[in-house]
Amino acid sequence: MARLNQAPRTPPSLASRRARGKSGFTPLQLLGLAIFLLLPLLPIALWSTSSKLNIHLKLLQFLPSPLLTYFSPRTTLPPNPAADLANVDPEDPALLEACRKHTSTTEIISLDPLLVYINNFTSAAEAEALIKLGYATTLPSSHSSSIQHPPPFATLPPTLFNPPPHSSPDFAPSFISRSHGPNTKVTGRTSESAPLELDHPLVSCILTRARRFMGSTLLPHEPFSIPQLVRYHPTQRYDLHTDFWPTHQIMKDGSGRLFNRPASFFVFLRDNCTEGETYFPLVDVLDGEDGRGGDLEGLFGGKVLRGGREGVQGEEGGVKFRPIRGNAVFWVNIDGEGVGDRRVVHAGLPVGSGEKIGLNLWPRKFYGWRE
Ligand SMILES: O=C(O)CCC(=O)C(=O)O
Ligand SMILES: [Fe+2]
Repeated sequence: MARLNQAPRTPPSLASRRARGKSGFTPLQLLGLAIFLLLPLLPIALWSTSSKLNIHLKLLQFLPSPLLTYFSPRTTLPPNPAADLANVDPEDPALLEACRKHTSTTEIISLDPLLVYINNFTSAAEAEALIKLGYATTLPSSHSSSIQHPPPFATLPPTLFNPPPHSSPDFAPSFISRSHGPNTKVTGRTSESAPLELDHPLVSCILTRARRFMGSTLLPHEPFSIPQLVRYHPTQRYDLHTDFWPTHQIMKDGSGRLFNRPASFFVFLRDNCTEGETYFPLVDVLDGEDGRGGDLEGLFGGKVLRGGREGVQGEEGGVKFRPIRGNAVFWVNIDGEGVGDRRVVHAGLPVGSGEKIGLNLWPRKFYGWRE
């Protein structure tokens, strides 16, 4: 009887044996196995897609900090950003109109010394338009005697990405302005620079933006010096320096007035590079009593990193800022007594691959007259 109640054992049909094939798995089982094996690769695939869209910056803040190390930002080159904005025209009235209405947001990095991160200081279109101006501008002769900037002349070295077709070779090896004597080319600065015309409507719109940011700390009669584009190719860098002079400079107009750079804006205009961060070794953020416990990268969405790269000599502590197009770092160089703050010493770290282009905006303040 018991036997009668048991389901009869039927041999697997020919069809099901065929479906299992030689491996003994059905196609559905094989598919499941493949998904199971490929599952660990999914986050990587998602990550690389999101990094192209910069979504990962937003996602970063939700990651626990131990995981952040596995998602070190920007290890591969994004596509050449000039390509999508190749036709941007610095003279376009619509660009200038948008420039006047532009808004940015800010995040304080450090109160003392004051360092502020500015998101979207320029739009992507403005960034590319300013670069175009750097390639195309020839300094008016009245500016060429300025001690801050050499006149544009050098021939462009071979680049990874071709400059815009209409460009002229206006990037010259970067110089360092000295308190006394002529500008000098030094080995610690291997980037190339190009001045921008102060009177160009786009440049003047960007300077108005910077002036508004400075509010009451820059008086209406205190000007900006000639904005300076700075371009880096692989290995190029700018070693530790301050942007202010240790002694105030004498105006060349015969007035005997003294001036210096009370603050700096460094704006990232092109970011298709690896490394090349702007590094402040003496600015420690979230580094209180209990050591370096704060989740800096998470807090700033991967835009601000801790200094210190394994195996890189001379890079310990502090903060560094990843090149991100349109974003800027603002800091105060000189206190209310006219004394320079050595804590804002900084460097443009060597670019790994690709191209980084930044913009220096330096307000100029007057500090009395020569004795
Ligand atoms: O390239 C950078 O990140 C910083 C450049 C800089 O500090 C400068 O040009 O004075
Ligand atoms: Fe600097």
